[in-house]
Amino acid sequence: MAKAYDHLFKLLLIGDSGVGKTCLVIRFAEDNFSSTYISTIGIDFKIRTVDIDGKKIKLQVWDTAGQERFKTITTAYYRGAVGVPAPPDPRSPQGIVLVYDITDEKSFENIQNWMKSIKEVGGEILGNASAGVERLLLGNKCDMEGRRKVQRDAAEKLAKEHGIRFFETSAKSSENVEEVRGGPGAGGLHPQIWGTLPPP
Ligand SMILES: Nc1nc2c(ncn2[C@@H]2O[C@H](COP(=O)(O)OP(=O)(O)OP(=O)(O)O)[C@@H](O)[C@H]2O)c(=O)[nH]1
Repeated sequence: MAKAYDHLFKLLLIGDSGVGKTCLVIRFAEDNFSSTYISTIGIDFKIRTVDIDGKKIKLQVWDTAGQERFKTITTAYYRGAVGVPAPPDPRSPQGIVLVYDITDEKSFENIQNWMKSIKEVGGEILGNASAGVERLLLGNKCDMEGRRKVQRDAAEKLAKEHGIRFFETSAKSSENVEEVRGGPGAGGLHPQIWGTLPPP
């Protein structure tokens, strides 16, 4: 039987409750948006297969609950998955996307805590924070410019300090969603997908 895909690429989205992680996952996977808010319970995932250079790349996007009461479940998930050295363990997310809401200062302050929790979990396993795991910082809901509380340069500074890339996105208007998914050179996720592909 023909293989359904050539490569599997896993992404894990973390961030406070309500910042738009589920909406981003739906936008990535189904190119759709809903304004109804149903809080994620525990963990959920969506799959999308993209075609890059004739290769089928299966993107498995894991959406975690931001609510504190689910923290044990979500942490337990990436405890078993973060920091597995290359070649990546099949359970390992190869990318962690940290999401905050540009209209919610607290969600931005908490990014530091989310970063810390990745480090703690990764550190326990490897002694090295996020080895083998690519991270990306997203400031979501950038369609709500009038209600902005988090300035772009503050987020750029934070991303620089942690050596990770940063985008402002909108799951609602799709702004920068393609850039995040982007092609080679776009600075988004695909370069890592490209990085996992064997040379032609
Ligand atoms: N204006 C605007 N609203 C958004 C955007 N993304 C999400 N929302 C809204 O924000 C609310 C929360 O979105 P979710 O995607 O469910 O948030 P979440 O981060 O998955 O929340 P938890 O599951 O509780 O962790 C919903 O009402 C969405 O419609 C966006 O880019 N722009």
